[in-house]
Amino acid sequence: MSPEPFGARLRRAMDERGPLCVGIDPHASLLADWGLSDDVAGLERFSRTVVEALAGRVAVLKPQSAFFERFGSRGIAVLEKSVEEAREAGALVVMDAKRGDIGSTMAAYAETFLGKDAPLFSDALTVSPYLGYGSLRPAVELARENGAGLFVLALTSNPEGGEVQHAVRGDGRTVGATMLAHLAAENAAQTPLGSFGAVVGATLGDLSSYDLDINGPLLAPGIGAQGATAADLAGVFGAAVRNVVPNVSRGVLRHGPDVLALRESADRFAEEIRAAVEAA
Ligand SMILES: O=c1ccn([C@@H]2O[C@H](COP(=O)(O)O)[C@@H](O)[C@H]2O)c(=O)[nH]1
Repeated sequence: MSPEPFGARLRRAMDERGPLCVGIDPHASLLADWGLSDDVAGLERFSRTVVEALAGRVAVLKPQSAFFERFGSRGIAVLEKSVEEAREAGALVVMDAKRGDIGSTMAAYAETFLGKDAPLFSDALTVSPYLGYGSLRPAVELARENGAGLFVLALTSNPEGGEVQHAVRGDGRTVGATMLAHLAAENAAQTPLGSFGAVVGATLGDLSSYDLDINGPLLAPGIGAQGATAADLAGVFGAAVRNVVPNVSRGVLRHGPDVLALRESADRFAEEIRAAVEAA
């Protein structure tokens, strides 16, 4: 029997738990604020605490791979364990590794994060399409096969992204709009939600010139530390707001290491997001 697609699993999780995605971003400064050492033991304690606090509560956890990779193989081992424990506790895991390469190498990245028996198997992976959307094909195919998903960087939350993503192509469309169109094609006829999402920053203001109706999830980083708020979501995403998965990392994590304080912070963001979506 083929596995249930990521889009269907995500829709259910969003309906049951609300759409909030909390990042697991063990910045060196956060480890220090939490009274932890900037080493593998500190990394492990940090990740364990976030998983214990939130994996049974929020729809999605998003480990930022860079903060684990910086400790080498032992950091990757912590990442593997965090993914496994988060999934066991009921959260969907979006691995934020932003991989992108020529197709033959992309196939190996896909095996790493989306291969059925891979130690880092995640429910979805962030990918960069800037070697050409077609270079992502091996990841799209493996994700489909294994009931996983992708989040493609379309309109990123950082101010530098616009020089690439807002650039206008020969056909008059922007690069970002072209990525959204590829995703809409990928998700055509998928119910209740396609598995191929876009990363679209919550920081970007009015996006009404973009067609965000891709029948897939829109992962929206930028709330909290980058300055966007839950109240901005309706203005940024318009009618697509129902498919938005808002991400907050430092905005929640700064309340650790106390498990209850982390939960209270996530609950506050979740409530603000619920109210904003309902009012839209
Ligand atoms: O456009 C993007 C894509 C990914 N990110 C990632 O999301 C989190 C945001 O962290 P905050 O602490 O809430 O700012 C982080 O892991 C980024 O690498 C993004 O911010 N923007």
